[in-house]
Amino acid sequence: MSFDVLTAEHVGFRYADVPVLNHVNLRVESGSVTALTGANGSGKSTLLHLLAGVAQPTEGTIHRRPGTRLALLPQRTGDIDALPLTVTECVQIGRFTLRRRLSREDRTSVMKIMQRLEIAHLARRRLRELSGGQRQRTLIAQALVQDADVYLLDEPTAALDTHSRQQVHELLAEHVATGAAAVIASHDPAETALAEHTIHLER
Ligand SMILES: Nc1ncnc2c1ncn2[C@@H]1O[C@H](COP(=O)(O)OP(=O)(O)OP(=O)(O)O)[C@@H](O)[C@H]1O
Repeated sequence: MSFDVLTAEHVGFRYADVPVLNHVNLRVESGSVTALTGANGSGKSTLLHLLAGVAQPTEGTIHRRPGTRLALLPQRTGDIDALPLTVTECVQIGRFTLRRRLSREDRTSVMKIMQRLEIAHLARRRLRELSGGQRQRTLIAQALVQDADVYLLDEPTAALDTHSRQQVHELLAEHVATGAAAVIASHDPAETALAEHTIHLER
């Protein structure tokens, strides 16, 4: 049985005095995929940040089912390149908690997802030494290795070739089959076709 994990009611957001979102309503159900579409600058990234709690709406409310675990793959991640992280360390961040060290299972999950996304051979490379697609697959691995109830993904596969795109979609489908929800901002009709629901933002 599905249930609401995340809802937005009459949500508005403005950067200083510039309104970006107005009266956005959405309901995200467990085990479902929601696509966020709209032209460049229509507010998709902003809405994902609000849903993730990275920013607060200036109007309306966002409700998260208590205990909901969120995983966010942001679109702009340039700051990460400045850190001297290897690919493995970057993916491991997805399993970090403040409570305990990484377990054997965490390490196995990290290894498995790196193999699935074909970045295992890059394990010791620094992020800044990767191609755009390799780097993106590393960040996707960091997001999808998390045991989340909702995956908020900002144009996850925009920089990827067809094969890698398919791998990401397969991984995502596996998460959704076990009851997780996904909200995906995308300009790719093949990707938005994976979703049961589409929220189209007008500028
Ligand atoms: N930090 C910021 N300060 C001021 N304005 C911002 C900021 N970030 C985004 N904006 C503006 O907010 C609007 C929405 O941006 P947002 O990145 O959410 O759009 P988007 O739909 O994700 O675009 P794209 O398809 O290009 O990724 C744009 O007009 C953008 O210029």
